Amino acid sequence: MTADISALDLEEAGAVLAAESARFASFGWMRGTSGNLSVVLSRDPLRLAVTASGHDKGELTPADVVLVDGGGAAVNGGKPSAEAELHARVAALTGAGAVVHVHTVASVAMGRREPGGIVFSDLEMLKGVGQPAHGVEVTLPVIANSQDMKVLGDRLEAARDPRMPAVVVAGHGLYVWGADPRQARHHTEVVEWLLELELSQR
Ligand SMILES: CSC[C@@H](O)[C@@H](O)C(=O)COP(=O)(O)O
Ligand SMILES: [Zn+2]
Repeated sequence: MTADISALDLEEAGAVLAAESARFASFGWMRGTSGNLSVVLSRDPLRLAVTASGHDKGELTPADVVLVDGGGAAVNGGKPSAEAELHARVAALTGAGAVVHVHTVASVAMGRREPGGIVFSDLEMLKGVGQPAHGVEVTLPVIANSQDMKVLGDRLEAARDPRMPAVVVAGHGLYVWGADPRQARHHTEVVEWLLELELSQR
């Protein structure tokens, strides 16, 4: 997977997202039918490939993907993730080329314990989200959940910290982004590691 994500067609994007989903599902981060993934296919106009709604994310095929516009609406039919609008919002807001949403226990547990945001410092793993290991405090924002993706997007926009490519949605899960699916995966694994560490210490 290269950073030149715009070179992907929808089926190739579906194959990438199915593989990424299977990996996250194997970690127990997409239980039931939870979670969703996206990759940006074009910027102008904004078009994303988003996982189809309601599927077991550990069993996706390359066809289980839907093309959506900048508002998260299906362009050529299909039922995109219920959270497609938020993926499009994150991509537009941050310039990310891929967005990951997982339902991890650690993100929900830590969101409950630190509703004002989770602060990390003095950890080598911070380098995995582009921050120095020492001398800075990096906050992972926590936003209140909503079933309205416009509301959720507004909260994410207001709370996000450019130094942290992720937010916790309270009582729900974790949103993480990166330049491409591979970087978004690395960011997801790093942020989840940070959350599990904090949880293990409290
Ligand atoms: C247990 S699934 C919960 C859903 O409401 C949602 O939060 C989710 O992550 C999956 O929705 P989906 O529409 O399949 O992408
Ligand atoms: Zn969700």
